[in-house]
Amino acid sequence: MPANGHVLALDQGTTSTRAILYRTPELVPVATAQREFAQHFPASGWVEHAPEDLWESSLAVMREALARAGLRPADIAGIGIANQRETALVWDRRSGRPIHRAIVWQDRRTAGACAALREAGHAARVAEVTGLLIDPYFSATKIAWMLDAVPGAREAAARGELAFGTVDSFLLWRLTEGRVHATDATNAARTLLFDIRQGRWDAGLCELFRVPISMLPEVRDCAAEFGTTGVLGGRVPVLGIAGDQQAATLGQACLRPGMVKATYGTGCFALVNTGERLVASRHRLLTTIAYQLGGRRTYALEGAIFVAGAAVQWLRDGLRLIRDAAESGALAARSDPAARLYLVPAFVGLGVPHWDSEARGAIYGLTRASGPADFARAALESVGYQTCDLITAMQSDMAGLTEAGEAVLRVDGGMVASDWTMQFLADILGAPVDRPVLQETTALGAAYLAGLQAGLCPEPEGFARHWQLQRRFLPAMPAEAREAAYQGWRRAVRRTLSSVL
Ligand SMILES: Nc1ncnc2c1ncn2[C@@H]1O[C@H](COP(=O)(O)OP(=O)(O)O)[C@@H](O)[C@H]1O
Ligand SMILES: O=P(O)(O)OC[C@H](O)CO
Repeated sequence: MPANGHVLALDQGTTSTRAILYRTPELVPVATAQREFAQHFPASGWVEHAPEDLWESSLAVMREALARAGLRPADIAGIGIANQRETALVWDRRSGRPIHRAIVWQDRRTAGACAALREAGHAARVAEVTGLLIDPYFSATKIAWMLDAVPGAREAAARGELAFGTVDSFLLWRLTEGRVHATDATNAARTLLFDIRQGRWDAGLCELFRVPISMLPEVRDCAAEFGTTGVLGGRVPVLGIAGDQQAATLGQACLRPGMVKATYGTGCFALVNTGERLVASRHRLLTTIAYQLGGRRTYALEGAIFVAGAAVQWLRDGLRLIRDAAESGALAARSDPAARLYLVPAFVGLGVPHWDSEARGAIYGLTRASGPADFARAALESVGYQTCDLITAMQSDMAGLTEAGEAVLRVDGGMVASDWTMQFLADILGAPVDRPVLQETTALGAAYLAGLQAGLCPEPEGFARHWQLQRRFLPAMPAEAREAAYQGWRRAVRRTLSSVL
């Protein structure tokens, strides 16, 4: 192994920052460090992060992972960054000081601005160029909000004094010698300002969203030279960047068209690789860039479920039925098989394919006999049913576009530790669910990008062969029972949609 045969992955997520050191070429994890940081909620629907928390937690975990492994910067061939996407930062190019706290992807403060743009008839062109919907989720209206809210910011931006970046870009700027202002194509694709066909910023959209194009970073491949950092006590290059869900798609080796991964954390994000083809969804899934390597873009369709592991948190913290998330499966297993309780966890509305932000949660089928085990089962099953809605929408959009073959779902994220949930997922999908050995797929994807650029990891086809199955869950529910259960869910959802109230 060469002296510098390790790569360092930095996974800057919504609630915590993680660093994992890997030994190449097989990408064996050798040390991990993690820090949580504060969430700020200054008003209803507003979510912010302190930029210094993002920066300091990143530095701390990288240094800690290095120390734990007993390695020196000279042992590290490169750093790969994966990050919470869409979250927007604006900073002063001279002082490096952010003009405002980071506005997080979950933040809804620009809902009114988005509605006005939709009503003015811009949705079709925006979807055509960016693959996205006009929604506060994405960066553009957050940037404009900061420029309008911070005194003097618009003028400073017009003078070229301010820079915008998603979290990757902000960290890169802070990390690198010479202050590199760059991002990768997957992060650029989440701003509402990027033309995903041409692979460049769109001047017309910058004008529409009132974001000066001079503020935007240079867009590079996911595996590229992003500059060199000295913050670890020796010079180490940054060689990879991708949005976290895209990094997980790489980490799951979903590299052929039709391959799907779903990451189950607080919510769930599913991406299906669509190859070089841009697929426009008929079910309001997003069209986005899965990765860009060697100047070639691979696309994906993406859908989100807002409440996945959060339903388990609700069992624990809201209902106090369990003390630990890990108890949920055993409790659900004690539910009476004949009971049919449905929880529609629309705690913050419903995502794909309903996009109903006004809907709120509901429980159906309560009887005098309903108890904690039935609630636990309904919460875990709701994750399976919602995935089924999402995958059904994806399959309909993809019909005829990929070779017919066995549909398999690759899963990762904290919630896939639940065997009970994974078995129900396979049952209700009527398809195998594959759980890999390495479940930190986001960090793995970032590490792979750095290893690829350093020439230490194989090309994608070779990397895909390293993917290792830990357990396959096979569907065991009879088709009739599955159909009856799923139809019950659909009825429950129909009754929950806000238009019914
Ligand atoms: N054994 C388990 N059974 C069910 N849910 C679990 C289990 N372990 C963790 N979870 C759920 O997974 C989520 C944590 O996953 P993680 O990937 O760390 O999420 P995030 O990155 O969104 O913080 C929590 O919502 C938790 O309730
Ligand atoms: O940080 P996570 O894992 O919650 O992921 C957030 C997504 O990137 C938001 O689009």
